[in-house]
Parts: sequence; C-alpha cells; structure tokens
Amino acid sequence: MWTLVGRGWGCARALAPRATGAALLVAPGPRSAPTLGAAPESWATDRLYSSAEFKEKLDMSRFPVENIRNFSIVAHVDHGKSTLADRLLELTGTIDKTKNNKQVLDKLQVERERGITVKAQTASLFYNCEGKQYLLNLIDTPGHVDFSYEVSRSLSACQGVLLVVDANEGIQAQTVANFFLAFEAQLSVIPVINKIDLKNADPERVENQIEKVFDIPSDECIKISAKLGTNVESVLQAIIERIPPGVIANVALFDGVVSKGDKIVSAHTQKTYEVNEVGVLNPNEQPTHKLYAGQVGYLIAGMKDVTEAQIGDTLCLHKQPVEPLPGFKSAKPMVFAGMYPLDQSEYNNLKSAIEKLTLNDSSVTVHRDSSLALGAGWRLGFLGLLHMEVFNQRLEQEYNASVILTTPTVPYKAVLSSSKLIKEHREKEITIINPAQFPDKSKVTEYLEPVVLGTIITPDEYTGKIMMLCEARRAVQKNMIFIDQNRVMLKYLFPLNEIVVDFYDSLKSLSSGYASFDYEDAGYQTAELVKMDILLNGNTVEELVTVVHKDKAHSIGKAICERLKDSLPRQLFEIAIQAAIGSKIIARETVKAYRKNVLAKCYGGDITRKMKLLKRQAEGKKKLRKIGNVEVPKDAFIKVLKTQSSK
Ligand SMILES: Nc1nc2c(ncn2[C@@H]2O[C@H](COP(=O)(O)OP(=O)(O)OP(=O)(O)O)[C@@H](O)[C@H]2O)c(=O)[nH]1
Repeated sequence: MWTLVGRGWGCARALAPRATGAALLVAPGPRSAPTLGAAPESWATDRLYSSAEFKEKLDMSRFPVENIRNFSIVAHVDHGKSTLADRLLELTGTIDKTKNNKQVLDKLQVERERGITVKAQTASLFYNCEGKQYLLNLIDTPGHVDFSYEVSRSLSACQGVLLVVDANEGIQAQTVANFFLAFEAQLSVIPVINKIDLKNADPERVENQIEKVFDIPSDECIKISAKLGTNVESVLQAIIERIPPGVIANVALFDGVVSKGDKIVSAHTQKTYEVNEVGVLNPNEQPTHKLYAGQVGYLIAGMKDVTEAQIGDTLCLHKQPVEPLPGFKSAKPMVFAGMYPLDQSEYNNLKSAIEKLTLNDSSVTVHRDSSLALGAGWRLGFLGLLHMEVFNQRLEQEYNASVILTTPTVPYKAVLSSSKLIKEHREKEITIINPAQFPDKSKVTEYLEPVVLGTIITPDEYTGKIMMLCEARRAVQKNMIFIDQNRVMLKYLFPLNEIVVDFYDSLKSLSSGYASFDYEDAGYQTAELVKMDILLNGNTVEELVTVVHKDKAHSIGKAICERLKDSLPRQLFEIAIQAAIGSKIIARETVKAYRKNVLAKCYGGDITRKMKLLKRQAEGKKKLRKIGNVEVPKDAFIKVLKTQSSK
C-alpha cells in the first residue's frame, strides 16, 4: 500500500499538458545526490548523478530502508532554506556545481519574483558515506506562515528536519512555529546556523538562543554558510547520523512494490486506476518501472482532477485491499474573499483559470457567489493573506486574468437557538463565511470568532509600541520572555479578523522591519459580533454588509461612510450615507446635491457633438447600480470593498 503524500508542483505540471490521464504524484521526489546508491560499482564517486547514464541504470531496489533518510528543511523566511537545498543538491552531485544554481527548487514565477517558496518541492539525493550508499529524500518547504500547511504536510513524510536559523537575525517567530511543528511530530531536529560569513553574524548568540528556547544543547548546532558552501558537508553527515532511517516519505511506499501496469484502488474515492508510470523525481520525473517499500517516488494513473488525488489518501493494489493509513489533516481556509471578473464577459475565462490554478493548489476553496454590483463571481477561501495575494498574482501572471478581490473576512460561527433555523441548517452550530447570511441576535445563543496564537519576536526597544498595537487589536497577552539580552518573544491570543488585513504591515512599520510574526490556529472564542448595514438614503447596500466586533463597529462604520462619500459622484439630490446596526445609526456622511451638465462646455449649436456627449453619459449610466434612487458606479463599490480595513 502507498500513501499519497503530496501532489506538488511537479504533479500539476504533469497534469496540465496531458489531455487524457492524469499525473498523480505519489511521492514528491527528491533530487539525487552523489553517491552510488544504485550506480554501477565501477563508477567514480564524484560522477554526476544527474547524468543520463546514471538515471538509466537507477535501480531503486538497491536502497534498503536502513539506508534511507527522509528530511525537510524548515526556517523563517529568507534564512536560507533554498540556498542550503541548492548546496546539498550540488554536493551530492544531483545538479551541476558549475552552473551557479540559485533556488533550483523554487519553480513558480511568483516564487522567483517574491523570493519566497510557496509550494513544497522535493528531491532525492544519493549520497555515499563511509562506503554505504544512502538515499536522502529532501523535502523543501515554504517559509511563510500562510503556507505552514505545506510545512506540516512535508513534515508528515519525514523523520527529521534541518532547522535553519540566520546567524545574524537569530531565532524569529517562524523558527519557533516550525520547531514546534517538528517537535510535535516527534522528529529529530538538527539546528543549522546559516550565513556565518556575514559581517554581523553572531553564531554564538544564536546557539544560546537555541539552547534557551528549544532546549537543544548548543554543541548540536552546525554552523554553515550555505551561500559559500562552508561546512555544508557536516549537514549531510548529521542527516545520516542523527535522523533515523525512514520508511515513509513524501509519496511513501509503506509496503510491497508498485510497478507500471498495476491496478490500484484509492481508499478515498474507491476508484480503480491503472499505473501508467512510476519513478523518482531526479529532479524531474524519472521513470523507474518499480518503486519498493520505504521509497519515495511518483506515480501516474488515470486520475482526472485533483479531487481524486487527495493528500493523505491510501492507495493499494486492486486485489489486495488494506485498512487505510491515517490520513493527513486537510488545510482549513482562514481568510475568505469575493473574487469577480473586472468585466462580466471575462467570467468564463476567469472560471477556467481558477479551476486550473486550484488543480495546483487544492487548499483554496471555491464557492460560487454573486453580487448585484459586481456580477457573478466566487467566494474563495485561503490559508492566509499572503496565500490570497499569491493566488491573485498567479491568476494575473499565469492566466492573464484581471479580477476584483474584495476585502477578506474570516469564518465566524453562530450557535443557533431558533429551532426553525436549526432545522433549516440541520445543525446547531453554523459557520458563516458570507456576512449577508449572518443570523440575527434574537436567533442565536452566542457568536464565535476564530482566534490564533501569535508569536512576535522583536528587539526590546519596540516592545512597548508592539504591546499597544496588540491591545488595539483586542489581543490578550499570554507570555513574554527575553530570548537573549535584547530580544523579546511575545505570545498573544489574537482574534483572526484583527490581523487579517494589515497587522503584519503595521508591526513591520513600527518596528522598522525588525519584528517577526507567526501564528497558529487556536480555535474559536465567544465574541460580541454585530451585523453592520450601510444605507444610502435609507436603503441597504447588500454588497457592503459586514460583520464586525461591537467595539469596532463605530470606527469601521465611519471609515466606510467616509470612503463611500469620497467615491460617490454627486447627484441631483442630497445622499445620506449611514452605517447602522439594526435600526441604530452609528455613523453618517452626506453627499451634497449637484447636477453634472455634460453639455456645459458646448457653446453654440453643434448638435452631433451634443448627441455624442449625451450618448456617452447614457453608456456610463449602464455601469451604475441603482440603490433606491441613488446611482452607484461600480468603481465606488470596488474602492470601498477593496480598502476596508479592520481598524
Ligand atoms: N551571506 C549569506 N547569504 C545567504 C546565505 N544563505 C542564503 N543567503 C541569502 O539569503 C537570502 C535568502 O535565501 P533563501 O535560500 O532564498 O531563503 P529561504 O529561506 O529559502 O527563503 P523562503 O523560500 O522565502 O523561505 C538570499 O538572498 C540568499 O542569497 C549565506 O550562507 N550567507
């Protein structure tokens, strides 16, 4: 039996060009490294494992479980994971040293542009140590909080991690989060202090931080410069010595052999497929005909779309059913936003672009939605704000799509008291991802909002300002320790909606960029939530209904009214813009009456010019949405919907 550990980018790439039959990445592959795992014994050890000759003769049956190590590299953003991965690939001969390799595992355009890793990549390295040939499966991981789902997914396939820490910056918020993910998964953690070549590097200080925060003896830290390659060989040694041999890898074979032509069944869908191809990723797909227990590889079967290729699924031979292995926790969207085509005629193109992109990123949830002002569209769920931005950027870059993305919201819950509503929803506790569906207070026992446990690491001098920022965001302090003489680690419980829009930017700007932030899901807490309506001359604007915390209602309502005032054109009569909770008005702005005379500049009697101007005015009106007697241009909605903030 095999478990489907990841689909990865490699899989999606394979899916797209093949019109029929789908690629199923059973094992996101590692890149191979130097040593003669399966190479003919006559080969010199420095022979490149990237060579065609090696790949052709690759015989995976020659790697017993005790010679396999599955590991991930985890780190805070920019601490050097990808650079270390490049060096490991070079050192093991997987890629050519002479080629000035830079972030070989980062393949998406958005990754190269933003310098971040979004999708976990993997590579099989072959390494020769003291006469033994090892297969090291390296699973590179994203750096940003939003993608910690990819991190956990990678970790579940490993027995150990390299925890990379920048020798100058030291432990950052995400280092802490990643360490605990690995610790909880009971993995061996090898601390690697990187960038020791930097002028301001202070590896001893970082060693002490590691000992203090993670309780790892400082002499276990390996000090390297991934950029220059200094001491990277010791990392390979440590992988072999400190990480236990592993059976499970990214697409792990737990038992038996899988071969081309085998009939397999998915425990998740119960569908049967024929295996068209198996192999390893070296670094691209390299067919091997067979994969054996303990090995990691990929598999191509006739799966038609990603929903059939569930991460964590168990695959087994058709005639030998097994108990499914425990699956992986699926990613849970934490941020929801509306997405609409800029022009409705683009709806179908955008639909197909979203479908293709979600093939590659199944953690995005998609529900059809429509808005009177913005037309037909979708409500998408993302893992976090950066995830949302990256998705949007990929739509634009890879599919040339122009979209309107509305202000993100979080999933609230309501415990219902009205038996009619309970019957309607078939459950007592409902999740609300669309503010328009927020149930009235008279029908609920309580409302709940998602909370996260945030970790902030900052130089001491900014602590005061940061504490004020956190308090303004309704956060509750849980812990505060000095991790060395001048760095503080703060832990706060935040309502998710308070950090979803601009918390990270505010934190960065008030700490001159020095504070780092990470968060983990901490469930739900009771909250005094209210539904806020925006009215134009007494009529509710459905698009602008929001759910807000009672204490923030006034400031948010005021901000929306002001923005709407700035973006609404004057009309022939006065317009009252109001924010209301139930029948109570909490904010108001007024747009004065005005008549736009498009003919004002037409002196004399050129009738054709006058007609043209009147026609243009009429066309402009088509883009307006009438709310009561008030005409609202689409642009006004876009401005308000896109810039609303949680303050
Ligand atoms: N001086 C120095 N710079 C390094 C070293 N290792 C990495 N860097 C630089 O640090 C920056 C970030 O390195 P990456 O390898 O992209 O970091 P990463 O952790 O993979 O980043 P994410 O994918 O965004 O999480 C790059 O500009 C690297 O060139 C090192 O040992 N010394």
